[in-house]
Amino acid sequence: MNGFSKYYQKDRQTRLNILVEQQKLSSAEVEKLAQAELDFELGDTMIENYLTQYQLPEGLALNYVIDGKEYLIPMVTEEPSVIAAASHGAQLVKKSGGFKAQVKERLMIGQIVLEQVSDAPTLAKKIKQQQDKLLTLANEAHPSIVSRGGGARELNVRILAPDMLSVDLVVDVKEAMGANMLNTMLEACAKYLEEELAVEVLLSILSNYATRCLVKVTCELPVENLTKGEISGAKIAQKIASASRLAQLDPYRATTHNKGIMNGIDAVVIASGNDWRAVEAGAHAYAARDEQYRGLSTWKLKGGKLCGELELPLPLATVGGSVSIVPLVKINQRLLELEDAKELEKIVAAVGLGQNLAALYALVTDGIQKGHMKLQLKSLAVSIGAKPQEVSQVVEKILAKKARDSATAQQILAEIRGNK
Ligand SMILES: CC(C)(COP(=O)([O-])OP(=O)([O-])OC[C@H]1O[C@@H](n2cnc3c(N)ncnc32)[C@H](O)[C@@H]1OP(=O)([O-])[O-])[C@@H](O)C(=O)NCCC(=O)NCCSC(=O)C[C@@](C)(O)CC(=O)[O-]
Ligand SMILES: NC(=O)C1=CN([C@@H]2O[C@H](COP(=O)(O)OP(=O)(O)OC[C@H]3O[C@@H](n4cnc5c(N)ncnc54)[C@H](OP(=O)(O)O)[C@@H]3O)[C@@H](O)[C@H]2O)C=CC1
Repeated sequence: MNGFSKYYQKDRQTRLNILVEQQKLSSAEVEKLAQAELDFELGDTMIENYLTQYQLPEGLALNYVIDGKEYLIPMVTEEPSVIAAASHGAQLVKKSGGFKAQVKERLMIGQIVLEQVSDAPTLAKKIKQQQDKLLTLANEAHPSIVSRGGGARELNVRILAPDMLSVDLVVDVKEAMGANMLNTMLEACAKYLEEELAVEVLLSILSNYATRCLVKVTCELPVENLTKGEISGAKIAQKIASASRLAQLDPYRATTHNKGIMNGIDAVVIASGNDWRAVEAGAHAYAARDEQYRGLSTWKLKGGKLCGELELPLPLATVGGSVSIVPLVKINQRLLELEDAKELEKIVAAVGLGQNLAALYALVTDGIQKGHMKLQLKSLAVSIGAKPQEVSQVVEKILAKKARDSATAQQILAEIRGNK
């Protein structure tokens, strides 16, 4: 595109000017972009071709009791009703004693993939025999993680095809997510393999399928705690268990079920400064681990209790990446009263399960529209130009009319303004 050559080498003001010169935006629009900025130096250091800082709202989820500790949980999301639902799910669980969470190990896996292999089983054996040497090389490539008590722990070889194998390095990354440190270690080992064994390296990179970094969260709710008005808790529990079964049977439903879980997970992952694409990729791969994509959580009825369970990979960090540089992340860590990355994983998983419970509870009782749309209507009111002081009036009138389209909303706004 004309005018955008070496855009990244220009300063920010020049980049903005080019948008006006090329008639992509008006001066007023460019001014708005610049005004949205909070911290030029931070933004310009974090990404490339920087223009401004795009903002998302942050709110607090309440009622989370995990292993006996109550948390205030910052969530960053653009979607109405997510935080209300997260708090609602957690409230139901809190009444029944809270969530229990478990992190068995916190190891990351990286791959060196070899191609054009002629005798894969023999090569796999040869590489496995060099495990100690390769672990030492990996640790020498990133010695600071060893002094922090972490480092390379295992080396495994998987034959992917007769001519392709994956050398998997398993690393204790301590409080980091570990992508960069692992990639450094992998490239050092790959170089050694190329030189010593004359193999053809295809690529070396961390795997986002973090199956050695799993967190499990559970909860048990006596069915009577689920009662809603005239509908018995037993009936609601039975329907939630059926909805869970459905998400194990049908990938169309499983995807939506998991989207509901990720509503909560992503929001806390973003608030904690972590890489949500990594978490999303790992979570969905885990959902398909036994060759059919399934719901990540299950809800089962056992002895008068509704028992929920969610297990997924959550490679989260309390240091490194943007965690260490975004000031709001530090504040969010303080709100969470966070001790370490394992605790963060437990919190995020609990929010996933709480969020899921609230969505299923709504789906099998009132339906999603009642609670969700009530909160979504605020966005509709803003989108048709309602001022902050007009929003609640517009929402009330839309609810009364039971017509949720923008034309009706505009008509209502005009009526409100006409009445003044
Ligand atoms: C929206 C609610 C919570 C209303 O539910 P309700 O029963 O009307 O709520 P309530 O007035 O009885 O309040 C219960 C608790 O919810 C919280 N709460 C209630 N309202 C608010 C609010 N305004 N702001 C903050 N928190 C709120 C709050 O903790 C409150 O307790 P209290 O403090 O009053 O003792 C409920 O209908 C719900 O949980 N719905 C699910 C909404 C949802 O999942 N939204 C995500 C978007 S839909 C989607 O993307 C996913 C989905 C649904 O497709 C996934 C799937 O299919 O599985
Ligand atoms: N496929 C993927 O998901 C990929 C992701 N990424 C990105 O990589 C980033 C994450 O990589 P990561 O290596 O974690 O981040 P960093 O490169 O920021 O490294 C983390 C650093 O934090 C320091 N540190 C301080 N205290 C501790 C502690 N207690 N435990 C561990 N480390 C500590 C260490 O450096 P020192 O010891 O020297 O102080 C460590 O190297 C994210 O931004 C991610 O988006 C990058 C490539 C691929």
